[in-house]
Amino acid sequence: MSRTRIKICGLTREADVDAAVAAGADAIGFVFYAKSPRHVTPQRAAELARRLPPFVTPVGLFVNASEAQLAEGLAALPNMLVQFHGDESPADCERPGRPFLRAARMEPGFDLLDFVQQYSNAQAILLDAHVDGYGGGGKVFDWSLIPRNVHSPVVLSGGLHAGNVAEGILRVRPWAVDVSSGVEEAKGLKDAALIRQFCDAVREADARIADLQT
Ligand SMILES: O=C(O)c1ccccc1N[C@@H]1O[C@H](COP(=O)(O)O)[C@@H](O)[C@H]1O
Repeated sequence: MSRTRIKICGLTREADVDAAVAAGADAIGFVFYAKSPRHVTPQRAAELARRLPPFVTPVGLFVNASEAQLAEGLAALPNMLVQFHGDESPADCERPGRPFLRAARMEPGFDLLDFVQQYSNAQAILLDAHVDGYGGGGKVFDWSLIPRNVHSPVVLSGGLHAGNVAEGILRVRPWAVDVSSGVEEAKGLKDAALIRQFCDAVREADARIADLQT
């Protein structure tokens, strides 16, 4: 049975990291964007990441960071995957020489196939709604904007929660899903029950896909 990977983003507290791991998250995200209510310092992220067991990946989210900010984050978390969520060019994303995800801000008229070609060195393209503040807005975009022939692993995000993630997986068949607002009690504060329900809904969608394939 194929498994949709799960990233829980915007963690700021030990208990939330533990809840994500216990629910079966594959990756957890730390937001290094000062304007975000979920912002953590690299030192705080490193402290939180020490709780992760093997095979759960820390992801560092950056928005138009300076080279110094990027270097500080990368030094604090040497094994992290980088998520570029701003206006970074392909060269900006490739310069640090680290595996990276590139966020695409989906809206009508956006040429995703061209974007995927430009960022061909990304490990995956993360699809998010086009929102003010770059992301974390809890807004779902129109999934019919995603062309069928995207030749890159896709991470579906933007306004996902336990009530809509299964439909997103069945329609888009992404490599992974990413959630922040949909598992929160308040911005930056996760809710363990919502995380658990989200992960369970992903597993149920995977089981439905397996049924469809037999
Ligand atoms: O979480 C934030 O505050 C944030 C700020 C700037 C850019 C991206 C951000 N979060 C990412 O946005 C998407 C969608 O989040 P949501 O589930 O709709 O709240 C997700 O990839 C977060 O990692």
